[in-house]
Amino acid sequence: MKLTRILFTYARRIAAVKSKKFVEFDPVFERYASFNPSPLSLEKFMEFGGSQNACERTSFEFLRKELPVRLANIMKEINLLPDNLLQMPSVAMVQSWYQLSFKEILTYENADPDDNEMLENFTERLVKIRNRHTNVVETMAQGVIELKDSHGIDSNTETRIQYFLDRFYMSRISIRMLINQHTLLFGSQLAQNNRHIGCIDPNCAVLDVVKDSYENAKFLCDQYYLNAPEVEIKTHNATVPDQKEDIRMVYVPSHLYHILFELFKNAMRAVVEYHPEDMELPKLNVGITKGDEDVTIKMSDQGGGIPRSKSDLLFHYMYSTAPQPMRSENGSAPLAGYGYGLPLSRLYARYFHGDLILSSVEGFGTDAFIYLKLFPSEANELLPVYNTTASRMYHTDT
Ligand SMILES: O=C(O)CCCOc1c(F)cc(-c2c(C(=O)NCc3ccc(C(=O)O)cc3)noc2-c2cc(Cl)c(O)cc2O)cc1F
Repeated sequence: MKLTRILFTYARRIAAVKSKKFVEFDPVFERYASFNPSPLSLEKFMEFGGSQNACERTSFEFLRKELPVRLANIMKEINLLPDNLLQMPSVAMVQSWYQLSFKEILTYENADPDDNEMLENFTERLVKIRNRHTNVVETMAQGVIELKDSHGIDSNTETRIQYFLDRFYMSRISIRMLINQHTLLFGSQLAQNNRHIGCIDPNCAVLDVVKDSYENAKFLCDQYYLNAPEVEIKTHNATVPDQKEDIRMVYVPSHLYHILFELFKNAMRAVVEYHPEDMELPKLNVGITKGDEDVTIKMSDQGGGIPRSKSDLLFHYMYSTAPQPMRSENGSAPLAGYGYGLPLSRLYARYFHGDLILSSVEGFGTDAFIYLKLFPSEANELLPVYNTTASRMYHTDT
């Protein structure tokens, strides 16, 4: 019996190496993949970095376990992708980046947390890992295009790829959040805004981020279409109606900016293309409301809307009504990219248990709602967990 088991395991290892899943049968990898990721709330992130002498040792001891757990959990799902996708050069490259980064972090598994030189080296290693993974989104998108061009993608495969990419990019957002917090708090970079805790602004002025993202989207729109809609922004503090102060909350400004910039680009594109002859375009309306639980940002446009039958497609990777992006004669970039903007924006909104919802009226225009958790204690990371339910999603022939 023992010999049979040895031969079987050996055969599985050979098969795994051939299918580039060799890391799958590494007992250390399996151990880390067996742990569930530990979600942190914005409140917890602030505790990590809030005290005057934020504790680098505590952060290191958390990350040297949590980062390989999160990497291993999503690597288990990468390993479950269809072989013809895994064999695409770009996907194989992304998989190799994850395997290398997983192994590099494991070298700190038994390091001495009181060794300051080691702590410095760990932070530098995190920067190198973050840089290695900079182009993961584009590279995965290229891998899907390679599969579409070489094998075609049926609806069943598309559904699995959509399921995987939502989880894969959410995992990536969370891993980069952990790395950014540690490197900003303890790295050698110049101290950023001293009010911020890492990339978190404890008093994020929502109106400022709305204005900033609008101006930048308008600049691109003007460049490409030589026209852009104006905007009217209203704020409403439902908890303290007479309060004239800005609506502020604990949030990651760069995440909110990413969401708003994408929505403004889409709204502007729809309005300009729906009113091709009008120099006077209907303005965009933005409402910022602070309630008892939520901060809600509503963006309304009169861009003609999109049929209900098509609106879900906007959240599909690689869907876009725009032809593949081309630069105009003056080299200005189109507002439309490869269609990843909206699905990624929804992931950023959902990352701290918020959401992004579209409500379109065909023939008139579209309302986009960004829901954010007001209380940092409720703004918990939403993390994909590798388990039998997830695994089944990659096997069912629906
Ligand atoms: O490619 C990228 O990266 C950006 C990807 C995204 O590119 C789009 C884009 F910016 C704007 C629209 C669009 C249209 C449209 O285009 N309506 C015309 C049509 C009518 C019928 C059909 C149809 O039958 O299929 C499709 C479109 N109407 O409302 C919106 C609209 C969409 C969003 Cl997400 C938003 O926040 C605000 C909006 O006003 C669609 C996009 F897809």
